[in-house]
Amino acid sequence: MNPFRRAVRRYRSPAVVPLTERAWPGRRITSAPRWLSTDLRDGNQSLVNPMSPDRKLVMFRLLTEMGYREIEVGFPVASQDDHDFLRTLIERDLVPDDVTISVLVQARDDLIRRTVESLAGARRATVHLYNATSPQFRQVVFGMDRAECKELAVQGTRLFMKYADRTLTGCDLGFQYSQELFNDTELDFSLEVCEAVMDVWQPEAGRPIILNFPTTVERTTPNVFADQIEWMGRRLSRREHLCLSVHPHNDRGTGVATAELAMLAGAERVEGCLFGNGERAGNVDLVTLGLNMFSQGVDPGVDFSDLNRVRRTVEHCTELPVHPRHPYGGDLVYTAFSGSHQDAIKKGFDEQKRVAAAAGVPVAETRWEIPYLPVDPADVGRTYETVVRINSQSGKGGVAYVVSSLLGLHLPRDLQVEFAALVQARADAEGGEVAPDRIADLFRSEYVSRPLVSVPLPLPAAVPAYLHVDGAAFEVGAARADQIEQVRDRLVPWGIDVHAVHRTGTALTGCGGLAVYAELRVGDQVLWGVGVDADLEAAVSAAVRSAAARLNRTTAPPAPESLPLGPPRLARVV
Ligand SMILES: CC(=O)SCCNC(=O)CCNC(=O)[C@H](O)C(C)(C)COP(=O)(O)OP(=O)(O)OC[C@H]1O[C@@H](n2cnc3c(N)ncnc32)[C@H](O)[C@@H]1OP(=O)(O)O
Ligand SMILES: CC(C)C(=O)C(=O)O
Repeated sequence: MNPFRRAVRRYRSPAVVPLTERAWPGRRITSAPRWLSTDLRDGNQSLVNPMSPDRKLVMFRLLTEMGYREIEVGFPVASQDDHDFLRTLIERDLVPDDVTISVLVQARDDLIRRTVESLAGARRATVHLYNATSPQFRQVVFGMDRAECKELAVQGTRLFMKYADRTLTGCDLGFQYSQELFNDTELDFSLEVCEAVMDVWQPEAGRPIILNFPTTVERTTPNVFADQIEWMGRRLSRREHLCLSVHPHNDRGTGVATAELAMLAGAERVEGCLFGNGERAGNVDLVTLGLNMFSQGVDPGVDFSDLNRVRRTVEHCTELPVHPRHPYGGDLVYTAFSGSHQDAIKKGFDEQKRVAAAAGVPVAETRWEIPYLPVDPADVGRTYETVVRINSQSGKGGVAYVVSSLLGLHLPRDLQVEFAALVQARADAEGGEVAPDRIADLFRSEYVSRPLVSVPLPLPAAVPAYLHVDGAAFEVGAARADQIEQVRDRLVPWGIDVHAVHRTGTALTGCGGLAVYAELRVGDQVLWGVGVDADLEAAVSAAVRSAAARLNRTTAPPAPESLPLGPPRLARVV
């Protein structure tokens, strides 16, 4: 047997949580939890180069500016840098009034004493005590039975209280207890240890406790963790004085789902890191969690409006790149390369404009319903420039989107088809992406520049032509009938008989005037031309000459009498 397939026997599926009539599957997330950023602790302890105090300060400032109000700033007894950073925050009074810092410590006497001492002078802080409780850790790491493991937590809590009484009298001091490996611990034992810790701390009004439940190493589908949280939440005593917190990791790639299902199951507080930095496959990603809420109309209570800055700062502090596909923040997550996606996005934007105009409100106030884009890039500080990028997988919708964004020209559908074929040929020939400015250049050189110089028309005399001043007949002639007459007259010497004029449309801005699209049909050949001018007549002339010039270029000009002519059509003045 293949060794990999044989190896699967070494792994086990998790035990089922004994929970009936679970409530969480029927709930929705309707408000943000309390967030704790552990970027400076769990995030920091996983880095190749832990952050220096300077970098920690940059990260700390970012977190407070974004709106995080609980920040785990380090493990003060782990390193001089962690200790010094904490002291800097306290001594330079850098912690905003509404922010609570917290520090982590193991349940070891000397470490607890030094941790408490390192908080001297703090106005408000939380000490976060932990010990591992899973059977494996009890047996292999600590060599303890259940009672001894529980005693470690209880004794750690007593020591913390003893040292805090001595050292931190002026501090508004909170207490958090975590069971490392909670998700691998027998639920009845977890409950027993939490109750024993609470018996020591005695939570009451004004003296709450945070009980924090990690998936230290994520091992199960998120529903199992949700069951574990709901099971605990139903049984823990002193519920009104405790905050039920979760600390998901991402080993199976489901940290976000784990946090979200845990919230449904009763978690009131979530610990994580920006962009999912953290041990192994990371802590749960606070950016994704926050913006998942945002995208469902729930205020995350944290500001992601300049996500590029957040990303740059995190990359600077952690020295780790954010993946281009990272939800919400990655370089490519608002970009469609493939044709059908681009087509739908373009139609979505067109519809959005229509809806906004009909309602008489700015586009930014309409409901966000653009295909393939879960949030408006502008809401997180991104631009629309990269929403559509063109390569060999792209189609007419995408090409039209780029032309409209860069040149302000809204191409008629058939012209989109024609130009997209030219772009596709370029992409096939050169491989890779065709950059927007090259698309604009190609468009100009193909349709706009050349026709502006006079070219001989290969058209025979007296060919009937149709001039569509946009598509719909209901406004025929209307306001610009006089100009259309002038156009008609002007075209006669060219051998083009305009005998149908349709007009709708609005004048374009951004392209230097009116845009006219001329569709010239010569036999089975269809050629488009584009003219832009402040003057309608001049624009139409330019469009006609543009199309004719292209006919001139793409085929050797045949003798007029040999041309298999159908009626040339000049399409759309907008
Ligand atoms: C899941 C998490 O993220 S937990 C946080 C983990 N973060 C870190 O460990 C980063 C900071 N840690 C450190 O810098 C160091 O581990 C220190 C300074 C805290 C301690 O260093 P050292 O004293 O050299 O010990 P070391 O790290 O090897 O600790 C292991 C010892 O601590 C014990 N231990 C581990 N965790 C705990 C705990 N939560 N409570 C009590 N004892 C613990 C182990 O059983 C082991 O004991 P032993 O030496 O009797 O076998
Ligand atoms: C200390 C705890 C909260 C932890 O980091 C973990 O178990 O992952």
